[in-house]
Amino acid sequence: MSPIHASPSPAAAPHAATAPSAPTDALLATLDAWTDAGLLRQLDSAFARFIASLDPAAPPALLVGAAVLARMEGRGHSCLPLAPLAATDQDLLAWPMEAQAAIAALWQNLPADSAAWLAALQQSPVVRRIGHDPELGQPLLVDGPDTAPRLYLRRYWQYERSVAAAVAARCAQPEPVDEARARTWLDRLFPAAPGTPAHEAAVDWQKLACAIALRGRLSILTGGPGTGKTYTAARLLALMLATHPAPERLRIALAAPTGKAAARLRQAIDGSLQALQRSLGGHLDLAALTRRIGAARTLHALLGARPDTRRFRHHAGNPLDVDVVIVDEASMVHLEMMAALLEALPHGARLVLLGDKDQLASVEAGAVLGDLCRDASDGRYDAETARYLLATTGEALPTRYLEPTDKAPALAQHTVMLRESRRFEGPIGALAHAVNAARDPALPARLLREDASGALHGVEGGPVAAVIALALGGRRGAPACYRDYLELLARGPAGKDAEAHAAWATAILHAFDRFRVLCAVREGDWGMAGLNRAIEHALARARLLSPRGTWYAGRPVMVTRNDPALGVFNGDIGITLPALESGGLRVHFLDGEALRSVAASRLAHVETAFAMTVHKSQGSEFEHTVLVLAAQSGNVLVRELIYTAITRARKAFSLVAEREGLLEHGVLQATRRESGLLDFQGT
Ligand SMILES: Nc1ncnc2c1ncn2[C@@H]1O[C@H](COP(=O)(O)OP(=O)(O)OP(=O)(O)O)[C@@H](O)[C@H]1O
Repeated sequence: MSPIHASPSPAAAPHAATAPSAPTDALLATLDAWTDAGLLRQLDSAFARFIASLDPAAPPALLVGAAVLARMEGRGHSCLPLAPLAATDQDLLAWPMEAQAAIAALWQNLPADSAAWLAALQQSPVVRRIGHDPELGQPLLVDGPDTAPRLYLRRYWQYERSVAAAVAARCAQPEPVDEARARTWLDRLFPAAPGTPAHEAAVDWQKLACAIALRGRLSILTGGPGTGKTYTAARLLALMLATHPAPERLRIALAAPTGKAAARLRQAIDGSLQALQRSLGGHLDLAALTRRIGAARTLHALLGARPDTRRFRHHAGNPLDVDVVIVDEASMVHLEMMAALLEALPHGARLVLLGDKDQLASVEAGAVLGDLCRDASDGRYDAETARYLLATTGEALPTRYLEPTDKAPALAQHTVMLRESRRFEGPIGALAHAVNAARDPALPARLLREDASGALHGVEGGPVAAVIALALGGRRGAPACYRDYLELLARGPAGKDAEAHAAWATAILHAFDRFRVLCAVREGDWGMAGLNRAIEHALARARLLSPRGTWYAGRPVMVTRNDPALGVFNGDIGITLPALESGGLRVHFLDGEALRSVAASRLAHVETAFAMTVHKSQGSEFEHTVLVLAAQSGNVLVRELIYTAITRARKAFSLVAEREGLLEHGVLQATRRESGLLDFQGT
């Protein structure tokens, strides 16, 4: 960051009646200086300039508010609350210590509290106060009560309002359920463990989740890794089939934000339905159900993404042709996508969101699943929900999950949190839990230090070469590394025909997926870019790779932009291999077990994927996961990031941190995403 000096305040600039734009010019110059200093992006100061062009008499508060709002949106917030803005709340604004003098100098001449900010903003015709001003296409909006107003960019206000309205409408009235029939099927689908008297059995949240989802046009099923979200979703589909008046017409769609997550969802659902068929015998034809579920698709593909436009083929005027949509990895769904999904759903269709509310939110603005799951842990079920659950499942909700007042939120009646992990136990589970709970911030580092099982390993205080060593050779207790797939690459296909080539490519992709380096940041030696270069270089030195030019056999890549025409989507990971016939290079991708390839030269938007950001790793799991923490991680290093990285590890987790104490520091920082989603009436 270049040094920033407290520039003359705009209000202090001489006010000449003949040059009314002088204070505005001074303020815009200040915002430009902030951009040069790295406090704002070009986009942010340009937005303030745009607002000034629309309203030459814009008060300073409006221009500063516009620039900060644009910056906030870039950091994933959907709005800017005025109270913390007035108080220069550092947790919210996240500006460095060096900038404090400049901030104080500017803020001295801005309104002192949120009421005064509100009054200043309301003077301008470019700001619409919801509930007061008519709709005139204003680019900025203020919503929320006078005591806690929030400033929005028009687009985000519309998304948020439309998601809130759709959620409220979908939760307003439960759908009618034949409770006796539901009970019969739920008892079949979730038989009590033999020999356990009913009153002693722990609450079967999976069974409750199915009952809840059966009566809702929206349901949310949250839980950590391995808590059985997909297992439950498969049983829910069986339940819907069993209780539907015309089961042969039930149309089901599976989707996820990335292709990989979508493929995993389909595989897990298919596997669960097959196992379930064996236990149900002839009671239900689940094979027919499996055949009728379309391929799991990315949300982009489901909604019909079109090149060069934000609009999808499906929307309110051309809704999806479905009765049930199950979306996995819903924590990655950003506000704009959720708004598009809800808009494209037919009125009577059911939406089931599966996800881990504690994972990182989407890169783009919004933390929709986190917001919607605000009450998931507490339950807050009302008496009617408790009665319905008892009738349909035989389970009595423990009182601590009941709302004692008459203020039970409608959304809570449609939300279930799964609390018991079936797969994710042992040292990795304990580490993830310690990070998430954050009760003892030093505990995660201690667990890494003291683990004797080989599942966990931690190096704090560098060097970066420790990451390279793990990538090349793994470690004791965690042998998976990049050598695995490169040895397969060197061996070549077992035969010359297409089948042998496909088997070889598939084995390479699976082997590559056993290991991954995850980074908190993109830039620098400890970031994704530097580590990709260093790992590529080290693999070449070890003669495991021969990188020549941009494209070479063995180069793993991640797609960074959707290209529906090529069938590749943001986040897809592929490996470059010699083509079967032409001798050229093709990038091979796996969708579940289906292999496909694209000529390398046609892929314009990709980056090397030896190291990737934790954000992009969501929806994937690796046998051995290495998390790299850079000292300069800024406010990216938060608890949710560390938790997400740990829960990507199936058998072994390694941490390499540039500096001692980074892990503890990260555990203490929780993400804060401003949004008004739950403040809109009805949610
Ligand atoms: N009630 C249950 N009885 C037996 N096995 C179960 C039960 N619930 C889940 N499992 C098993 O536990 C494992 C994890 O379940 P599942 O994959 O559904 O979890 P998940 O929450 O979807 O995980 P992730 O977040 O990683 O996608 C699976 O092997 C599943 O078959």
